[in-house]
Amino acid sequence: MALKTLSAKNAAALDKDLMSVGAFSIDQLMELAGLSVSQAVFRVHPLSRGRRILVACGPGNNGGDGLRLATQLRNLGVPFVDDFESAMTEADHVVDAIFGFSFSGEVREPFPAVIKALKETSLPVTSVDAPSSWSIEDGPPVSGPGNGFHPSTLVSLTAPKPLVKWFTGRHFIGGRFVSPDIAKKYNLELPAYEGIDQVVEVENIAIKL
Ligand SMILES: NC(=O)C1=CN([C@@H]2O[C@H](COP(=O)(O)OP(=O)(O)OC[C@H]3O[C@@H](n4cnc5c(N)ncnc54)[C@H](OP(=O)(O)O)[C@@H]3O)[C@@H](O)[C@H]2O)[C@H](O)CC1
Ligand SMILES: [K+]
Repeated sequence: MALKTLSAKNAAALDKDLMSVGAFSIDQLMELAGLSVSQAVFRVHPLSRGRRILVACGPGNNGGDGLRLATQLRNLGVPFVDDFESAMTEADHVVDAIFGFSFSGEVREPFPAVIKALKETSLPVTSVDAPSSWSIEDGPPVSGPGNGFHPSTLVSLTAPKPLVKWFTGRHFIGGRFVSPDIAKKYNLELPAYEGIDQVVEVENIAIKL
C-alpha cells in the first residue's frame, strides 16, 4: 500500500482545518489521538507481556496525546512520576509522546537525557506521530542524543510524515477524524479502518538506511 506523506507544515495546516471546517476541538482531537495510540500499544504489547506502560509526555500537543485527563487518571490510581529514567526500570513498555510534528533542530535541555534513555533502553518503545528527536522531513539525526534511536513501533496520526522513509518497525496510522474533503485537499489516501478500530497497521513504504 503506497501511503502519501504529509509535511510538518501541511500537518499543522490540516490540524487547523480540523478545528475550523471540521468543528473539532483540540481536546477531542487529542482524545481520539490518544485512543488510537492506546489501541496500537494494546496490539503490539498484549497484557501478557506486562501491564506497566510508561508514557513520556512532552510540553506540546504530542505530550497531550499521551497525557489527557490527568485528574481522572489520578482518580483511577494511575501513578505519575517525574524521574523518567528510574521509572523505566519498572516499566514493560514505553510510549514516546515527547515531540511530534513541531519538533525541529537540536534537542534542547532538559530533554537530551530523556531521549538518550529512550535510545538506550531494551524495552519496546512506541512513538506517537514521530520518533522524538527525528527531523520530520529528514528522519533520524546524525548526531546528538537521538542518533541511533529507533523505536519499535510508530503511530502516525492522520497521515505518515516524511520521516517514515527511515522507520523500520511496526507502523500504524491512527487519528480517524479526517473527512474525505480534507483528505482530498491534502492529497491523502485514508487507510481502510476496520469496524470500530482507531488504527490500521501498514507496511513501510520505503526504507533508506
Ligand atoms: N491532526 C493531528 O494529527 C493531531 C495531532 N496532534 C498531536 O500534536 C502534535 C503536534 O503538536 P504541537 O503542539 O504542534 O507540537 P509538538 O508536541 O510536536 O512539540 C512542540 C513542543 O516541543 C518543543 N520543541 C520543539 N523543538 C524542540 C527542541 N529542538 N528541543 C526541545 N524542545 C523542542 C516546543 O518548544 P518551543 O519552545 O520551541 O515552543 C514545544 O513545547 C502532533 O505531532 C500530534 O501528536 C494533536 O493531538 C491534535 C490532532
Ligand atoms: K513522539
